[in-house]
Amino acid sequence: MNVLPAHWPSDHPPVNFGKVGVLLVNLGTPDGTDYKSMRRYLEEFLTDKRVIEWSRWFWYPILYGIVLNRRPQKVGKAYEEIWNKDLDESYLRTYTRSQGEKLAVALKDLPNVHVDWAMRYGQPAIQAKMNEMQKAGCEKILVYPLYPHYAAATTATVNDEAFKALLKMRWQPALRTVPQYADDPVYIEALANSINQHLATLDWEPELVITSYHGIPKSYFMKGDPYHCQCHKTTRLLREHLGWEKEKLMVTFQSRFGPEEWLQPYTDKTVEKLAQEGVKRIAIMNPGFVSDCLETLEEIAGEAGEDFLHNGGEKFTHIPCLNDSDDGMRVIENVVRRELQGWA
Ligand SMILES: C=CC1=C(C)c2cc3[nH]c(cc4nc(cc5[nH]c(cc1n2)c(C)c5CCC(=O)O)C(CCC(=O)O)=C4C)c(C)c3C=C
Ligand SMILES: [Fe+2]
Ligand SMILES: [Fe+2]
Repeated sequence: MNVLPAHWPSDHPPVNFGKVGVLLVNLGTPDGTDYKSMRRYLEEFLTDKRVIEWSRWFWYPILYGIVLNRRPQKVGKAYEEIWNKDLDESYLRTYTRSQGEKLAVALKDLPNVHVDWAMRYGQPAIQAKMNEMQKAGCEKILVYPLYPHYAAATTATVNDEAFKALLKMRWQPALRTVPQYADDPVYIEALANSINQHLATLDWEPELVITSYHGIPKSYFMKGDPYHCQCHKTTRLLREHLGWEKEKLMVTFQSRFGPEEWLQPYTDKTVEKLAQEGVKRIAIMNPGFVSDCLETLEEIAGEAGEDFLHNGGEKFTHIPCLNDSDDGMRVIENVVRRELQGWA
């Protein structure tokens, strides 16, 4: 809509209005696996104060002197192993785009709602998408950080970036952000379905299933981050939904970075210990990741699986993330419809 009231001067620029935007935002991913693309991505990621909270005086010499010289090659090789060769991009981007497209179709009954997607690091950038939405007439925007559990290093940095985009706008849209949904019954049911459906494809049964969440430094938790408790809540509700014993569904934390202590128990150490103690068959799922990505495909489906088998385990399987499956889309649509109440 861009019809101007009769009393406005004829040379007033046309202004669109009357729409509601929904912006799905995931973490981000490099544009390619080469050194330059990897370095650009890691630099943007690792200079974010919400991610690395150390003083800049201490961190920048390490980052620019060591990390950004070595890590791009090492991590670039890991990305190569899990790259979506058909589309020449990472699966995180493929699934996030598909989630945006499928959500737009699912919300067709709300004609004023405009759906798009962005990344916190890399492209498409949050600020560019927010500008586009505002120009297209979105007077209200719902920002959806694609994380079921709140962490300052993920949810808050997306929200910061979205609010920053308003700084230069004359007519700012109203902004809502999606809160954590660790205990959402639709989410818990989708996770339970994904376990049951995946296990039904196997000719063996795991002795236990590990729910492995991305870790955060323990110091962030001690400063008040609610992430750890929300992860435990998801697993507890999932266990209750499945009717399983406590020992059959474990919580672990993966993807440590740097020398600090992170949330425990660590996924890699747990997998090795279980195998050494005689456990022969396990499955791992990643309830905190809305889409499969480096951390699930390479670190868990690849490395953790190999570690388990090398230490005496016999059967290993990785349960895929909800991605853009029907159940995954039901979770996203349900969250969006709830958070749009009174707006659309
Ligand atoms: C101190 C560093 C990091 C914190 C804290 C952290 C928290 C955190 N991250 C995710 C989700 C993802 N992280 C991913 C990759 C990744 N994470 C870090 C560091 C921290 N993450 C790095 C340096 C990287 C890049 C890879 C590497 O160099 O090891 C990804 C995958 C992105 C992809 O393209 O596939 C996701 C997703 C969460 C949920 C979280 C805290 C709760
Ligand atoms: Fe991470
Ligand atoms: Fe990792």
